[in-house]
Amino acid sequence: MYKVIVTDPISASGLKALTEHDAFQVEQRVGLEPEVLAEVICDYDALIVRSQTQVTRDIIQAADRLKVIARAGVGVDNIDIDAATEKGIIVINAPAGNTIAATEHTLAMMLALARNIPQAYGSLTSGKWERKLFKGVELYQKTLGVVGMGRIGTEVAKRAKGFQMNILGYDPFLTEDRAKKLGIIKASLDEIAAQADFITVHTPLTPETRGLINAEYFEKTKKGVRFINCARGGIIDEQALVDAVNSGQVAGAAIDVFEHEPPENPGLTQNPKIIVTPHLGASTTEAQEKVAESVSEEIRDILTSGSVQHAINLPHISATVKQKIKPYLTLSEQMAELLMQIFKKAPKTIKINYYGELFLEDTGLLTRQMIKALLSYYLDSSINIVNVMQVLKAHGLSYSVQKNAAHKGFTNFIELEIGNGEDKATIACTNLSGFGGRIVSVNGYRLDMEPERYLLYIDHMDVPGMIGNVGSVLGKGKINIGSMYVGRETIGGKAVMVLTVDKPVPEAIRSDILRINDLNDVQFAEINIEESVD
Ligand SMILES: NC(=O)C1=CN([C@@H]2O[C@H](COP(=O)(O)OP(=O)(O)OC[C@H]3O[C@@H](n4cnc5c(N)ncnc54)[C@H](O)[C@@H]3O)[C@@H](O)[C@H]2O)C=CC1
Ligand SMILES: O=C(O)CCC(=O)C(=O)O
Repeated sequence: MYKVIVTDPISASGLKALTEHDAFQVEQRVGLEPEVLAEVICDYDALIVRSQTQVTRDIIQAADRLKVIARAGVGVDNIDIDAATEKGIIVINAPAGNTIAATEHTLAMMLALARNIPQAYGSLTSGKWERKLFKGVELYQKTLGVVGMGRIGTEVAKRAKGFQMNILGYDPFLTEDRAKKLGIIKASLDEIAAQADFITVHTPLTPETRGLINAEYFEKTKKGVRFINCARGGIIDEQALVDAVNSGQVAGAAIDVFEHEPPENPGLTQNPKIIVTPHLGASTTEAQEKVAESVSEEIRDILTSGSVQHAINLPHISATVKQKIKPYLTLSEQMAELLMQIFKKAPKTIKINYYGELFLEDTGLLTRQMIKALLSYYLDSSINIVNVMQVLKAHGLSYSVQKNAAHKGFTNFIELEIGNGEDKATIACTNLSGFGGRIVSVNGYRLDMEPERYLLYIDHMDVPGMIGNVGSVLGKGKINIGSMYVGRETIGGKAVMVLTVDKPVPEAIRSDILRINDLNDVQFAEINIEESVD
């Protein structure tokens, strides 16, 4: 039974994928104090939050059973991603579920700001009739600067065009071509400052975007510009905004998100020219249903089949790429497990070569699978594909990946080499269409081996009677041989034999095999034959 804890208000109907699944038990414990969450988190496999719960390093360190932290929304700045990654916990979000809600809120804020609607409402409901005081401005033919042309920025731009605004878009990833297709103008931040009547920000909060709009920027803007922030508090420097509004440089602002929530700056929240909402961008029935559905379906898939779609701390791999690399996911891991059990020394260097059609693919997941298998041999079993690169770095190890379009005799071919400065070992695999995965070379010897759970790797000289001698020792030990693969350098030269056996080979039998004349080394290996990540 997987236990899931929900600590922020989440649409109950959106959680059906978990609440109606026999393998899951969902507990809604909204508003837990951080110390209490840190105490109870060790009982859960998954945690679902919105933006209120701060998922700190302390909480994550106490989360020994946790496999997934899910953000029912976009921004993950309330989650310590580094701490989660180090602990091997996948962090996911629901990137698209609240796009429309946040877009519409931005437009609502822009219109309310232009027409002083909140101020007028407050005045009228307090018994006044102040028509002159609340004269507004039109959006028609005004210039809107959109900073951050991702999902929400793009949708805002499309809708603002409906008001016949001229749109300037700034985003490091915005191309001329895309801007043209959207009917907007690609601009720099300074061009937006010089031309825009309204500026709306839609970036994540990162070290680069914190204070992106600051006192210096306000000096460059047109006098009387209006700002909207429905993205993240801190992208616009709050105190600098208050000062710019008070000086008249900025005519007004509409703010949904704050550096601290609830906000602590009365200059911002009680300013007649600044309208505010309490982080309502995503608060629609539809958006909350969609984000809850998205994260609960993904938690179900991750925990039951290992399939991940919206991980923040894993490389993104599209469904098409996943399909192409799927035959290699388990195979590459098995090959790395076998190599470590043959090499039996901590690797200092790791080289991975991808050949053939894999040249064109995103092989990041395969690389992680192999490195995870190599490191797990010596390090503890908490290494997984989420934290593997951190563990590698923490041990001062590095790896290199090369890709080559050459086919090496197979449509696709993966070669793994590990070394410790003195010795090295290599292994390679391919997937034969219709026949499945094969290990096709070990330490340079050609083989055609189907991976099996129990294996014996024997390094020997190619002399008559070798196979019989090994077979007879195994026979005496009542160990059945399933199949045998032999590769040799030259007739009578060095050779390797890999046997698949039906059960583990005890150390005593391994020692007996080692006593056979002309036999250099023998290693027993056990590899995982379960399908790994889907
Ligand atoms: N108020 C609310 O309730 C909600 C707020 N949000 C917030 O809205 C923001 C945008 O969300 P999405 O559009 O879904 O994200 P997104 O990831 O689709 O788009 C963000 C865009 O910002 C761009 N960007 C990053 N650094 C930049 C920089 N220095 N200058 C200019 N552009 C930069 C990226 O290239 C990307 O295109 C996020 O901060 C998210 O957390 C999202 C939903 C609801
Ligand atoms: O869950 C919420 O209400 C906040 C949504 C949000 O800010 C986000 O998705 O980034």
